[in-house]
Parts: sequence; structure tokens; C-alpha cells
Amino acid sequence: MKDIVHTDGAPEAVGAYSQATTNGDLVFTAGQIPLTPDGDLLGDAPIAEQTERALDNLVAVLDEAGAEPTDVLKTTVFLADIDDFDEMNEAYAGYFGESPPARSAVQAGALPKGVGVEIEAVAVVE
Ligand SMILES: C=C(N)C(=O)O
Repeated sequence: MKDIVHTDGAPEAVGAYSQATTNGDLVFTAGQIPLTPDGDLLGDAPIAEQTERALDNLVAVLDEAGAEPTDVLKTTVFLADIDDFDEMNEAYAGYFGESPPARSAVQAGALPKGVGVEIEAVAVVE
């Protein structure tokens, strides 16, 4: 059975989706963008800062679902510009410890609200 995850520790959805869904031990997060929980958009900030904001949101959503960053099996990182890969990667590296999840990083061309990065995750609660 699908359950909906919601937390005030991450921004409200900007469209017709849930912050995350779960089914049993599985957690699927929505793509997190650099919005603060209060709704302030950081779309013009450096990619490192945007990445940290998106990942802080992701961690808050995972926490609400009962998952730790170490429970994440796979992330997908969407970049508006793949030339931002190195800066994103450096900021990202601090979040998942010694055994980071599998990851795909792709240039999406354009992202909601004109942001530079969006990150989603799949986790299994241990
Ligand atoms: C920001 C999103 N995750 C969306 O628009 O689907």
C-alpha cells in the first residue's frame, strides 16, 4: 500500500506530487530543488549552495519517512547545465558517507522554477 510522506522540514511540492511516497520499506522521494522550507528560491545561488539546499530537503524528507542518508540506494541528479557537474559533485560528496548510493547525473536542459539542480532518491528503510 502506498503512503504519502509530508514534512514541514522541506518545501511544499511546487506541483501535483508528494514530497515522497513509501510502500513497506521502500521510499521514493520527489526531486528536491533549492527551495527553503519557507519557500525561498535559491535558483540564482552558486550550484554548490543549490546542491546543499536540495540535499538538506532530501534528508528532511527521508527522515520523515524513517530513512537515513545511508539507507539511500540510488539518486538521480538533474543539472540544468552539465558544466556544473564538478561543483555539484563536490557539494554532494559530503552527504552520504563512505558508501554512497548509486547515482545518475544528467543534464536536463531546464528544471522547474529555473533552478540549476534537482535531486531525487530511492531508499530502503533498514
Ligand atoms: C520539482 C519537482 N519534483 C517536480 O516538479 O516534479
